[in-house]
Amino acid sequence: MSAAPADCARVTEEPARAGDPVRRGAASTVGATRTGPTAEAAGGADPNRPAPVLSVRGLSVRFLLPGGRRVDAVADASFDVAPGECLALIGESGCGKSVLASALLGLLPANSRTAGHAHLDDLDLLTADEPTLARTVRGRRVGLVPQSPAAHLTPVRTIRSHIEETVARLTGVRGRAARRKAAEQASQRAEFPRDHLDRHPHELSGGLAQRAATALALIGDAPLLLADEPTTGLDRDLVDRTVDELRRHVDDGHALLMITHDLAAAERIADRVAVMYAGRIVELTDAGAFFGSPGPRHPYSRGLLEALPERSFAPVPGLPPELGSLPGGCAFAPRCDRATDTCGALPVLENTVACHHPVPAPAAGPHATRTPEDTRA
Ligand SMILES: Nc1ncnc2c1ncn2[C@@H]1O[C@H](COP(=O)(O)OP(=O)(O)OP(=O)(O)O)[C@@H](O)[C@H]1O
Repeated sequence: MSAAPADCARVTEEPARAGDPVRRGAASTVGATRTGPTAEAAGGADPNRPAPVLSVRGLSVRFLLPGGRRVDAVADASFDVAPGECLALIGESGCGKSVLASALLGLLPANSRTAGHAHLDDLDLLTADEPTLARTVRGRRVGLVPQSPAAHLTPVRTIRSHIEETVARLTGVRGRAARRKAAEQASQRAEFPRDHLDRHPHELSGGLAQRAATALALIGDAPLLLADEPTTGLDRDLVDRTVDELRRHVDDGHALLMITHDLAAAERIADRVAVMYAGRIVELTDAGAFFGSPGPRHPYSRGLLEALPERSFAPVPGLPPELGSLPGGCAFAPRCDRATDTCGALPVLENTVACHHPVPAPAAGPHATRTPEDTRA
């Protein structure tokens, strides 16, 4: 996710109407040709889950480029994150994960247009003004572990200074000694070594900068934590410890939206998984079902899991499409061995998967009913 440069402007247009996936644009096609209810938007969510902290509906982000070109980086994304829950957002590089996070925090550049809704409790993050986002959202209501932590740290200030300033700004801790103690506690929590607190950002390894960013993100005790690749640059042992600390944070009742390439980390921490491909959420399901049984239903999700070293280690064949020139219909079809002519129509996320030919779920028992789709196994 990019930093929030001082000159970064955000353009958010009037709220979308039902059935209108775009706020502005001649072709009215942010979000492409067809939108439909997601499981959550359609009311398919578990009624026993607590009310979401974050509720995203039909979120689309388009970048307008010179020469009239455009890039639909996020298209019609809908999901919830509830207190005490971690949703892992996974997908190949460039599929739109960080743009989605930037949209939620009002950190998109001026050449972007958004559509849809993203409610943080009762506040629509897409229409909130910059002073509200700066004063009450970023840090206070949403903690952020940014993708490139070093870029978010001020080069001339030590890590201690960053942490103490954040403690002073976001907590009621007053007095130098108390602030110093709170800062050391915050750094310990993210396993940032105490004897590195007086170092400057450029003196830190990527892993240490990552730990400093996690320490800073947890200080405000925000109800929602948005962590964009929080384990990048950490060795496996520290990945596990960081993930366990984030999980404790979730178990304390916070909501976590974690963007990650690291499926092992996602498996360790997530309650639910959203898989993104070419700007769209193509699967949204329970982590237990995804990593265990029945496994992913979308052929792309299945390919991501199969690419893990402990599985077949075979990458998904082909390359992701350019978001500026997506094929019509299912964007994964050119790479998919299950594709048919039907895939020329855009599949809608229904139940847990947006696919015309999802991978069949294994039969639950000797009398389990098989759908016609299951016979394609
Ligand atoms: N300012 C911009 N102008 C035009 N296109 C942009 C801009 N920022 C991002 N994009 C496009 O949005 C796409 C999605 O980028 P994003 O950073 O969200 O990917 P990602 O899934 O987070 O990848 P990674 O895991 O590598 O960070 C990129 O492929 C890029 O083409």
